Amino acid sequence: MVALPSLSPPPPRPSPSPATPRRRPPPPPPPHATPSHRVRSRPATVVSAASGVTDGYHSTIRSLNSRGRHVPRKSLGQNYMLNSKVNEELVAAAGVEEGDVVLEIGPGTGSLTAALLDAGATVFAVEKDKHMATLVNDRFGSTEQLKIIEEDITKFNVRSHFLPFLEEKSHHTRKYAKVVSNLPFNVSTEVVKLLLPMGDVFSVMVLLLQDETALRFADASIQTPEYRPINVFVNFYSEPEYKFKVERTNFFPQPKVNSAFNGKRKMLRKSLQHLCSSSEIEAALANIGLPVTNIDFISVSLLYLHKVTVRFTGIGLRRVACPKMRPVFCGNLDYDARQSEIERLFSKYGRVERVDMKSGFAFVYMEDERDADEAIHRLDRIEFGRKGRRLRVEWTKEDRSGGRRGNSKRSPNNTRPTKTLFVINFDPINTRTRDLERHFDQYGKISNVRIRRNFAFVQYELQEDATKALEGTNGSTLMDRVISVEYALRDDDEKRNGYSPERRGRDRSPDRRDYRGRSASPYGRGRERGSPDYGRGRERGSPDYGRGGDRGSPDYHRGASPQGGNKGDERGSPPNNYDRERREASPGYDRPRSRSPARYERE
Ligand SMILES: C[S@@+](CC[C@H](N)C(=O)[O-])C[C@H]1O[C@@H](n2cnc3c(N)ncnc32)[C@H](O)[C@@H]1O
Repeated sequence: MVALPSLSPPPPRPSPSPATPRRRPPPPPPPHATPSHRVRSRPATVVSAASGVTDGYHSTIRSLNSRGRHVPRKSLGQNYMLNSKVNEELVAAAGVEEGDVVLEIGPGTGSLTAALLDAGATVFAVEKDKHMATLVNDRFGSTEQLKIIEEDITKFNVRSHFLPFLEEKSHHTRKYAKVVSNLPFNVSTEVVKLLLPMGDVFSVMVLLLQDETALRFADASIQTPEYRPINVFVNFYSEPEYKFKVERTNFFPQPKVNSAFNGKRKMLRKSLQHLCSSSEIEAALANIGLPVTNIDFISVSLLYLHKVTVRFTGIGLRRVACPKMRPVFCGNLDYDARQSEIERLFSKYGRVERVDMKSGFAFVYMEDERDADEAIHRLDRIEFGRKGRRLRVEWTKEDRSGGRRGNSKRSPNNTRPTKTLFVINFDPINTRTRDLERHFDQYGKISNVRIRRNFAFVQYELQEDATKALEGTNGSTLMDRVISVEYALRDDDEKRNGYSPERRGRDRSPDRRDYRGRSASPYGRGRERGSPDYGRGRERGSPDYGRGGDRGSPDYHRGASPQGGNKGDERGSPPNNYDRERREASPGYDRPRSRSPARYERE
C-alpha cells in the first residue's frame, strides 16, 4: 500500500462565470494540499493536445457550468475530480504512453480524459449521462484521438464495440488496451467482473475506487475472514495492487465515503435517531473519539490482467493457460554466448526469471508473458554477439516440462509469409466457412477458405493481405474461441475441393461428419492427388520442439520438447487424435522427419 499525498496546492476558487452568473453549482472546496516527495515535477497546468490549456479544478467547474446548472447525480456516482495531479498519477500508474488505446469509463467533465489525451493516448470513453457525454464532446470537439459513446458500461459490449476500435487504432497489431477510470462507485464490482476476464483485450486496469473496495480487490490472502468470491475472481484474473490514496477533498462534490466501520456508525446513528438529531449524534460520536468521517480516502487499485484464455467446458470455467513460466526460445547464439548476456538482453523487456543455456541456443523464462511477447517482437532477427549472428527468438512450441499447452495466443511460428493461413482452435462443430470468411475478409480479398475438421486454410489473393490478417486474427476470438493463425507452409492456388467465396451457395453444413467419406482432399495425404504440399523445408535456426514433423505447422498439442523427454509419436508413444488428423490432412506431416539436434542448426 502506498500513500500518495501527492496533490497540488489548492487552486483559487473559481471566479463566477460571466455567461452564467447565477447558474453555477455551489463552489466546491479547494482540493486538499499535502506536500509529497513522490510528486514528479510536472507543471500544475495540463496542456491537452485536444483541448488546449486545462487544469483540473477550473476546467472541471467551467465544464460543469458550460451547459447550464448541472447538479451532480449521486445515483451515477458523479464525484468529479478537481485535481489534475491525481489524474496524471492515474495515467502514470497505467503507464499510458503515446499510441496507447485507453477505455475510460465515465469521463464526466473530461478532466481525466484530458490527461489521457495529453499522454498521447487514444481514448474510447463510455458515459452513461447524456448531459456529460455532450459536455465532453463540446470540450474536446471532434478529434481522431477520442471517441465518446453514450452508454451504460454495464450493458456495453466490449468485444463488438470496443475491439474493432482497438484494432483500427493499433493498426491490427494485436496491441492490448488499458482501462483508466475514476469509476462511479456503484458499478465498480460489475465493471471488474465485466472487464477482468478480458485479458486478451486489456493489459492493465487502473481504477479509482472506494478505499474499502480497493483494499478488498488487492487482498491476495485467501485465509482472511473477509475473503469473498470477488477476491478469488480478482486474483484469478489479475495481479492486483493497491496503489495509492486520494483524499476525498479532491472531488466535487466530496464523496461521503463509507467503510465497513462507517456502515456500523451509520447504523448507530439510525438507531439513535429517535433520541436526537443527526448533527447531535455526529457531535456525540466525535466527542467520544469516533471520527465523524473516519475514511477520508478514495483509493486507486491497479489490476494487471493475466492473459488467460478461458473457455467453458460443460459446467463452469476452466483455466486453460497458465500465464507463467512459458519459455522463449533464443536461437542462433554464439557457442560461447553467456547466460548473463542473454539475461541482460531480455531484461530490457521485463523480469527474467531464469535463462536455461544450451549450446548455441537458450530458453528464457520471463515472469510475464506479455513482456516475453514484447521481447520476441523486438529481438527476433536482430544481430547479436561478437559475430553479429541474427537471433531467432520465438515461443517454444511446448511447455518444456512435457505438459501440453492450450494457449493459442502465441506468435506465429511459421515465419515465412505465404498467401494461405492455417487456422486452428475454432469451434469445429459450429464454425462454417462463411464464419471464417467473415472473420478474415476485412484484411483483403480471400480466394479460398477450407475447413478440414478442426483446422482450416484461408487463402488470400495477396500475400500482404495474408500478413495483415495473420497479425489481426492470431489470438482473436471467433465464436467464443481464441483462434491460432499462422502461415500455411505452402500456398495452394488451385481451388479444388475447397470453398471459395464465389461459391458461397455451397457452404457446407456445420456437420462435417461426411468428411472422412469423401475422396481425398488436397490435404489428404498429399501424394494421392499430387496435391499442394503445405510442408516446406525447415527454416534453419527455427527449432521444432516436439511437433515431430519438421514441415507441418506447429503442433500445439503434442508432447514435450526434445529436452522434455517425451516427443510424442517420435519416441514411440501413440499419436493422439489430433496428430493423426493433422497428419492425414496435411501432406507435410507424413514426411520423414529430421531429428534434433539437427533442428538446432544455426544460420
Ligand atoms: C466519479 S465520476 C468521474 C468523472 C470524471 N472521470 C472525473 O474524474 O471527474 C463517474 C462518471 O461515470 C458516469 N457513470 C455513472 N454510471 C455509469 C455507467 N453505468 N456507465 C458509464 N458511465 C457511468 C457518471 O455520469 C460520471 O460522469
